[in-house]
Amino acid sequence: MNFSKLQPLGWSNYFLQQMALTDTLTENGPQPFRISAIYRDRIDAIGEQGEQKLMCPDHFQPVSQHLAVGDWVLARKRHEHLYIENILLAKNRIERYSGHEHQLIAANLDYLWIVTSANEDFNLKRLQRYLALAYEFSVEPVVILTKTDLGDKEAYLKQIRSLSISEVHAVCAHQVETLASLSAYFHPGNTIALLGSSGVGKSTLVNLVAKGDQLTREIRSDDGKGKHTTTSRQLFFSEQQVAFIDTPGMRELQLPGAAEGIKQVFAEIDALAYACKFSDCRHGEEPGCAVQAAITNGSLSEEQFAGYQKLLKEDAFLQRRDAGTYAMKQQQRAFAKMVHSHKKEKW
Ligand SMILES: Nc1nc2c(ncn2[C@@H]2O[C@H](COP(=O)(O)OP(=O)(O)OP(=O)(O)O)[C@@H](O)[C@H]2O)c(=O)[nH]1
Ligand SMILES: [Zn+2]
Repeated sequence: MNFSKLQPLGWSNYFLQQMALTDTLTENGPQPFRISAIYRDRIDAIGEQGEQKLMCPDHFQPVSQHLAVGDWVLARKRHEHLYIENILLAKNRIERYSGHEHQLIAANLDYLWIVTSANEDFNLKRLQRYLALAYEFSVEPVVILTKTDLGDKEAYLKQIRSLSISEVHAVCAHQVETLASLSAYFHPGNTIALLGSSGVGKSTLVNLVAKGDQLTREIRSDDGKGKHTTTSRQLFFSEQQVAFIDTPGMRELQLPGAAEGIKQVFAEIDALAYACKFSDCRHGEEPGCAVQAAITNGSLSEEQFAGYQKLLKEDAFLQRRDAGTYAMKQQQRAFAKMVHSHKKEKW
């Protein structure tokens, strides 16, 4: 195996350490692949030899709950087909709650580009949800305001800056110079996933900044472009050796148990709560509530507080509803967070 060939695909020591030493030394052992697309009846991945189709055994079904685009797997050849044997523990994975199940969106990310447009589709509350998702799953969020030719850019930026986020960019597809600052994220081996509502301009953006290779176009034409089968999310590598994951637009995002992430989005309220008289203060009628005091003196808006409570309430409801799987997920996330603190250790 020539592992250095895998580095531009996002491979690192973190994954190598998960392989048995014997497997790393033989030619017949399982080989690492990065999942690039998941369809109902097919899984595509990229490995040392380029693109391959992988077969997924029954114990990893349904695929959408076991495997995410961006995951690293080990697969072994048997009777002409490559079978997935192991899914390597991801550095991070983002998921959402959809209908009645947790659905994996993408794995092993360095940045989450949260894309939102400067027109009537703009929605600060939705943005807060996306941010909570990024924080919850330990992925660095970057907010990108698109279509600045269509609206009052400064007014939207002002709203975005009210959130606890430092990485914000405003771009327009018709003015390429506005895209230049995004190249700061293009380190070889990095992975960037784009998330945002349908039509905000994710695909347009990716096509402009990532000098895409042939692979992308093939994958896109394959699923009839745009009208995605719901389980598919595609990863491709740009000329800059950056992996991009363009997710299909979502009408709404339901958070999959993300209380920690929500608290980070509303860091201001969370900080105030430390000053409440009671440590379990619910910030209602209790005496000595610092949050209510801040609302009274005007330093915290009632609307902001209501948004915070609404998200936490929804989150608690979902947690109660699937208490069992939730506990397991929390363990996995705690582990991913620990890993995250060592994340910058690449090769
Ligand atoms: N005016 C203007 N239109 C834009 C800009 N960027 C993208 N668009 C248009 O917005 C529409 C939607 O863009 P897409 O890139 O397909 O949006 P998307 O987010 O990938 O949509 P989904 O694939 O449905 O998730 C297209 O008609 C684009 O031409 C921009 O900066 N300004
Ligand atoms: Zn309080």
